[in-house]
Amino acid sequence: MNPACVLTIAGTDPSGGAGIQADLKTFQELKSYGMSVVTSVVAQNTTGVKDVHHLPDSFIREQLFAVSEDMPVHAVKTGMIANKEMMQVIKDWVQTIDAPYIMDPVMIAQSGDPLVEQEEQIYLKRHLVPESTLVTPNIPETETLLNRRIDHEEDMKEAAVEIVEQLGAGAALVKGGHLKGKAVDFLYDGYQLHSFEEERIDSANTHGTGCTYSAAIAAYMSQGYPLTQAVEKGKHFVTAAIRHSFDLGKGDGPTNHFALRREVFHS
Ligand SMILES: Nc1ncnc2c1ncn2[C@@H]1O[C@H](COP(=O)(O)OP(=O)(O)OP(=O)(O)O)[C@@H](O)[C@H]1O
Ligand SMILES: Cc1ncc(CO)c(N)n1
Repeated sequence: MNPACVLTIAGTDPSGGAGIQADLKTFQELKSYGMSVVTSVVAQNTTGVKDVHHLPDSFIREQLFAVSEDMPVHAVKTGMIANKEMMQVIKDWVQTIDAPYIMDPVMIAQSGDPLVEQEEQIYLKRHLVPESTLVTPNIPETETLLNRRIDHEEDMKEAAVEIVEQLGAGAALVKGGHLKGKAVDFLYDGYQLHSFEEERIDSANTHGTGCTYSAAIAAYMSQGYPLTQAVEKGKHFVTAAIRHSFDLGKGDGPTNHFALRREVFHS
């Protein structure tokens, strides 16, 4: 039997913890067939972003059609999309695809370095958010999308509803990784609010958590899980990946994509 097929459209992380690399590891671990279209090649590691090369938007279009003219796409996720031209190409292509679209509105790397400029973020909000089945902003991304501060859980809940009702997303998952206390995320699916809560793990190794989470949701949706269940299972996966994260690199280390396997690894 053929596997479910899931595509990531994102930037790279040669150190393997975030971006396309995190997405593909997640897809593989969750047993979906992973495919990838590169938007930008990023020289980065756990300590920060050193340099970036953006691919021409015409070449992103070529990659997208190379995938979709040949392969099934059962779910798609986007991560770093650095400029308007790329956003337009991706928007046009997404409209040709009949599959859930999970948009991680990546703006700043975990290290604090910007990956997408302010002006482009406005374009993302106007043009890509309305195409999404689900958008997955963290707190700073939510603040940028809605142009106001998010300080506590009530703000997160209101924001999730507004992202759907005012910005036109299919659903919104506002992630509380940047707040204090429990690690709580709120999902508004257009009908009701759901909360997903886990203990906060005392770890600085959170490089790529957002990528891993949205990739897990996309993988589960490619397999036909309904949205709420895909988020619940994705949250379980990312929490395990943080709990068993690796102390690799000189900055915030990467999460552990093997975490659900309960195996011992040798170095
Ligand atoms: N220390 C932690 N302990 C437990 N869960 C956490 C912790 N930090 C983040 N999370 C959870 O991890 C998921 C990713 O959330 P977060 O807000 O960190 O995403 P992000 O900022 O987009 O990630 P990235 O670092 O890739 O930019 C959410 O479910 C969040 O609640
Ligand atoms: C390419 C890329 N996408 C997303 C993130 C956010 O973690 C990152 N650091 N790099």
